[in-house]
Amino acid sequence: MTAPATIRPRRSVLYMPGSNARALDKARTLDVDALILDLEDAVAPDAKETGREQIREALAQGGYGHREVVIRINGLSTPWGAADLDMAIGARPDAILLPKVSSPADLERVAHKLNAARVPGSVRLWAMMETPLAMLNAAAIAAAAANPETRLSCFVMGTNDLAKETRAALVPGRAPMRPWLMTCVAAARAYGIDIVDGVYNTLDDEAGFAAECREGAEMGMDGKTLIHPKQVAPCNAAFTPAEADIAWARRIIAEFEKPENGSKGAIQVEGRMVERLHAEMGARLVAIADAIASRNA
Ligand SMILES: CC(C)(COP(=O)(O)OP(=O)(O)OC[C@H]1O[C@@H](n2cnc3c(N)ncnc32)[C@H](O)[C@@H]1OP(=O)(O)O)[C@@H](O)C(=O)NCCC(=O)NCCSC(=O)C[C@H](O)C(=O)O
Ligand SMILES: [Mg+2]
Repeated sequence: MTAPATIRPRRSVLYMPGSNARALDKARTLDVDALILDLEDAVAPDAKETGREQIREALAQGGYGHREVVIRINGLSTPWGAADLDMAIGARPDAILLPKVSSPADLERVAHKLNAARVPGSVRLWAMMETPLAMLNAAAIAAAAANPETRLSCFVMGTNDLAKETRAALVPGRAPMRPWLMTCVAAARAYGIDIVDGVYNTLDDEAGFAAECREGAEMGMDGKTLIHPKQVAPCNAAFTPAEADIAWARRIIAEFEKPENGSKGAIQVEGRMVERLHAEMGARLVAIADAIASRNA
């Protein structure tokens, strides 16, 4: 059973304000899969320039190792967006995260600038999904990934802005938001991009945070965005495949590789019906587990 070509774990994706030099430094030691160095909502207007310079310096200095480094710029219609994008183009992060994307055109504008500046294709675009229009246009936005020129590789749910703009409540279980969350998961999967869940604001509610991590994993999210180092370990745990699931996946794959099952579409394993689609799901799970293990080695 062939595993998907490239898999990058994106279980834990930690935001930090670009204006917080201590956090930018501390990030080099944290067990996260990705970092979002923020210039948007976490940075006050009079700190935008400092934040931009600190992020530029942090990337020049490097030291982030296996961690994927993403810069969240301000929208291009704001007074800071153009300078943020210029800095990000020079800094060459792994990805640039565009806030408040509402249509494919928002992404295309940024992609056009990256392409005109001959930024290597390895610098990807991520899209914040956090406006009412983004929810209505989720499929069209994800479809931008079908054109490699747009570089789109990940959706990031912005549940705080979504709550503000729609007036839907952010409540335990997120019933009001589930249709949008699942619409975005479906859109992301339809066009082969990743998707990470929104943040959990209550820092001292460990049980609530763990429940929301589980919820995101069950919804099919690849990971969750975080706001504090103490959220990293429980988040990694929730999005790391369980040993029993890995063993079961390997078992199914091995059964279908047996010559006697070569022409079968469905077989029985330990009293359960399994089809080749389960072996394909298993191959992805094993690939993710292997990618995490090799990251930790
Ligand atoms: C929420 C915070 C402001 C709390 O900060 P603080 O009071 O300093 O926390 P602690 O004293 O507990 O910090 C302990 C140490 O950890 C470091 N730290 C804290 N937060 C981070 C972080 N995010 N990344 C890296 N390091 C961090 C502190 O520097 C301390 O270090 P040390 O000195 O060694 O002890 C703060 O956590 C924070 O600013 N969090 C991020 C906020 C943020 O980025 N918000 C924007 C994203 S949320 C959003 O907008 C999503 C979306 O757009 C939407 O609409 O939903
Ligand atoms: Mg937001």
